[in-house]
Amino acid sequence: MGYRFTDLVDACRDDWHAYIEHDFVLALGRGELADASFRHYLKQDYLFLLQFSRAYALAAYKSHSLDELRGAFDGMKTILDVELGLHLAFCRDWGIGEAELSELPEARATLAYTRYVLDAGSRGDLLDLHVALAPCMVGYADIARTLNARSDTLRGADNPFDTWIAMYESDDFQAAARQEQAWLDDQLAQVSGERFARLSRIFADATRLEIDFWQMGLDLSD
Ligand SMILES: Cc1ncc(CN)c(N)n1
Repeated sequence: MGYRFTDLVDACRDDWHAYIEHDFVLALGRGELADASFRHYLKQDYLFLLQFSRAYALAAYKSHSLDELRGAFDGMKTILDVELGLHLAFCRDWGIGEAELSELPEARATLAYTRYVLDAGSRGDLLDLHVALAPCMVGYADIARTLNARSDTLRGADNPFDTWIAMYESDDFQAAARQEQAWLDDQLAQVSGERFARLSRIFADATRLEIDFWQMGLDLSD
């Protein structure tokens, strides 16, 4: 039987929901998230994205075809050109420059998640790596759509986090997530039940680490 990306989600449905509809996300959608939580999250996310760029470089290294190389390049480009731009703009408004950001210590949640993904990718093949990366890219695209579908989400200038939602609902980000999901659908169609079970473990672990990342923002933990 051929598997699909949605089978990975179905295999850890409760954790996926806890990630997509985490209290941090819902409070951000209502515009009610504490400023300190958003700042802590965003600064750590800057450090997170630097490590995830390295993971896409690893994906390029593990590629076997021009298409796979382009996929890795596109993933890294989305991080460097789309996401990090917004993070730097927020930090600039708070009076925090790139030099200060690069000196920040990584919180334990940042270390755990990013190093887990790099390890899963180093140990395994390109599919293991992409499965570890999927909650990040596909998950945030899902979060933006979920927020927009909720009646308690506040959009526009009255929500201080509106530009954050706007970035993840943007055509560029949604297209990158669709491309990632389509690649995973193609690959998963060919794997055995045993391989799928191992991949499901990686996907569920990365999803749990996403939950911890939101919680780190809420708790201001380091
Ligand atoms: C922790 C985390 N996960 C996912 C994303 C979306 N690339 C992000 N910016 N940060």
